[in-house]
Amino acid sequence: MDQVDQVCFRHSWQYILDTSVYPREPTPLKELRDASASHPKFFYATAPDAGQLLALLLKMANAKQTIEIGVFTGYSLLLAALTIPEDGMITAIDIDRKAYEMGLPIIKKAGVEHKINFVESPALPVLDKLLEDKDKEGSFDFAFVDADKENYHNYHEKLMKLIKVGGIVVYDNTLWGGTVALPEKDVPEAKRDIRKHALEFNHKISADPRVEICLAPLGDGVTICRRIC
Ligand SMILES: C[S@@+](CC[C@H](N)C(=O)[O-])C[C@H]1O[C@@H](n2cnc3c(N)ncnc32)[C@H](O)[C@@H]1O
Ligand SMILES: O=c1cc(-c2ccc(O)cc2)oc2c(O)c(O)ccc12
Repeated sequence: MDQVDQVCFRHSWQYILDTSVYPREPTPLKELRDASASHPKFFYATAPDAGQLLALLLKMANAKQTIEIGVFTGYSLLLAALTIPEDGMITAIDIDRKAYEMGLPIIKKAGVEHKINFVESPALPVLDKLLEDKDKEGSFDFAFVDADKENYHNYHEKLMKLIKVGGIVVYDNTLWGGTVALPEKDVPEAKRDIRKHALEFNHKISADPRVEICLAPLGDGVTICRRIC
């Protein structure tokens, strides 16, 4: 991309935020975004444009039973809780309860805490536990994965059993800052390891006949999968 392309890209992204995303962002989500800005890892929060897509997908899928892997302070969790119906439930998994508790007062104020089952744990054993219950197989409508990138392929295998046929799984950060499209030599050392995992995951998902996919260039790259068999 030359400099003119880069400027156009940045302006287009700002245009999308200013015209389509921020004016429609629910007040509690804006509050949560502002409250998370003081966290040392504030950059973990799901990008608001990617969040808007998530909300649309949740609505289009009529999602009621959902899974969230990687909660942090709860931006994507709160948006899911605001979007699903009153009798919906989100199984939300994270190893970091402290970050979740930072956003919890805003989740409570928004009146949606009753739709959240927060589980403080690494995600894989929680998914394995869910799979021990045969009734849970194919019982979830939607999942959002935004945690340890090294395990996306493992999450995918479990989620292919937990999500119903026709259900949606969304993976965040599949462009990993655009580094997946660069030769390794041009990627900063600190980004190379996760880039390798992202490349392997993207390759695997692209060849997976169980899903229809779309890698949307929103936020840090969002891969949408629809389970078809
Ligand atoms: C990028 S943040 C999630 C951002 C969140 N979706 C949001 O909108 O703010 C990634 C989260 O994954 C969590 N995490 C990392 N490894 C994990 C694991 N093995 N199991 C569950 N959560 C994990 C981290 O504690 C962190 O809160
Ligand atoms: O900077 C990050 C780092 C992560 C990350 C990497 C590896 C792990 O085992 C867990 C988390 O995730 C991020 C992320 O999801 C994001 O949206 C922005 C930045 C980072």
